[in-house]
Amino acid sequence: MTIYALSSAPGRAGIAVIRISGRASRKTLYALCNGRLPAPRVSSFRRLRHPTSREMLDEAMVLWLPGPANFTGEDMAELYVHGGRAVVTAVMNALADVGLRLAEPGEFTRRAFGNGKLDLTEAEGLADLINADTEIQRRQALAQHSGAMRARYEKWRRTLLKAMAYVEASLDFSDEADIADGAFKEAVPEARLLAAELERALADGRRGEILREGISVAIVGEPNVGKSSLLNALAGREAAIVYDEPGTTRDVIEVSLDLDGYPFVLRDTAGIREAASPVEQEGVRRALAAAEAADVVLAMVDGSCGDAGALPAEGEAGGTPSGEGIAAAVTSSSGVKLIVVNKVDLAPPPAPGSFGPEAIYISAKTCLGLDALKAALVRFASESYGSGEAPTITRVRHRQEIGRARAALVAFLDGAEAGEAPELAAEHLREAADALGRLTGRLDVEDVLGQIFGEFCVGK
Ligand SMILES: Nc1nc2c(c(=O)[nH]1)N(C=O)[C@@H](CNc1ccc(C(=O)N[C@@H](CCC(=O)O)C(=O)O)cc1)CN2
Ligand SMILES: Nc1nc2c(ncn2[C@@H]2O[C@H](COP(=O)(O)OP(=O)(O)OP(=O)(O)O)[C@@H](O)[C@H]2O)c(=O)[nH]1
Ligand SMILES: [Mg+2]
Repeated sequence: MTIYALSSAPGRAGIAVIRISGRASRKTLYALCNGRLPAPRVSSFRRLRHPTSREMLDEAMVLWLPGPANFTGEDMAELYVHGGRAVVTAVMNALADVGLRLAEPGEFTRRAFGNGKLDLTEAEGLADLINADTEIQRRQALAQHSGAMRARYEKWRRTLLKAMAYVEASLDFSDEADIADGAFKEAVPEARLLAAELERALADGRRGEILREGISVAIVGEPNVGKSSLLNALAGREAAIVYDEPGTTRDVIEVSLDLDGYPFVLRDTAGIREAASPVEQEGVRRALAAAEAADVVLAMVDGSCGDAGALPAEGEAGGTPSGEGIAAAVTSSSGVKLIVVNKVDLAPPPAPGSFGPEAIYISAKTCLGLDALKAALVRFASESYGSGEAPTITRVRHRQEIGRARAALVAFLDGAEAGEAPELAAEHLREAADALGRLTGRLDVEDVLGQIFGEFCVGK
């Protein structure tokens, strides 16, 4: 069935792009253009008319993109119309009137996948490209969309197929023990190398997934130290309520930040203390959970009261109940910890080093030291997560399949050591190859398709 959709963002715009894909594209465009089908792949000006009522719909630029050398591989057309809501509605209604169907989310890309234009990792890269908010996310998504992972996973799969061929050969020559043994032995080092490579790929510190989702930064500390003020200063807007009374923030407040192309999700949290009210207690619970899940914990202290006791040194018992709470929040997180000393605009300035050598001194009020804090976050991001260009695992789905492939390889290697029958050995290798096949979509993956393509917006 021929489908259509608004491929540009919904709402009023200068120009809107309506895309058509399927067998009826040619006939539909021909009718809309009053019998003047444009030359292939050349942008042309046309008056669009309703195919049956002949009413004029708009003046437009149109593209005729015959398959298979286009995005979906089917015949396609694109209409660049004036981006008014009524214009878009009128043109889309005309398409429905001649029997075309509105596309489902991701349906164009799904058809492209079905026609072998891209594999699943490239389709996922395309979804990520559309969702990329920062430069690093763009680079990572584009690398994946351009086949960086496909190449890596297909190389692994070819290695596996080679190992499988050796095992098959040993089965074929089972009545000639020497040949059978020799062939089987060839498969073992291949499998061992590949297992090590998968292991390395899995031990990536989740950098691809973290860059895709945004680096999670939690601001924690005692009440009133200036956590919400810092969030607002970094966000450049009054996202959180700031008030000179401890216990102001209760909910976790999230702000997305782009620092030098790195995506951060900053979370302001309730001040940690033995809260009296149940609402504040829940806030403290959420603060602790945010800290635990964070990649970076900014442990904030008030530098103006000359009291470092709120952040007891590691291993040392906290001086106050809230100090213990903060120590627990900081140590429960597997993320990196940075001590942020706030309110340095208030006299007297703390003695240098009194909060540890790594502490960052800021004033959320005057913005003093914020550049140093941002620089520290960016340095941490680039050292820990790279620049998004090396092929990495970007989704749990990939991690699961690579994990399955590795487990099957380990089972093969263990079996080989224990003298397992070659028939069983072949089965382990097949399992590993199947996992990699699901990764790229070579294999029956009907169940994952809906999930992957459903993530897209309509029109993609
Ligand atoms: N107007 C417009 N802009 C667009 C797209 C589109 O569909 N329409 N894209 C879509 O999302 C992206 C570009 N992606 C494209 C991918 C493949 C082909 C294509 O024609 N492929 C052919 C020939 C390739 C070649 O010449 O090397 C092929 O695969 O056979 C075109 C666009 C971004 N910009
Ligand atoms: N002088 C000065 N005052 C600050 C600074 N940062 C925050 N404040 C003030 O400290 C008070 C508390 O600030 P908040 O940002 O609400 O503190 P918080 O840590 O979010 O407090 P809770 O939400 O209660 O945990 C407000 O009156 C702020 O104006 C600073 O750098 N210098
Ligand atoms: Mg607050």
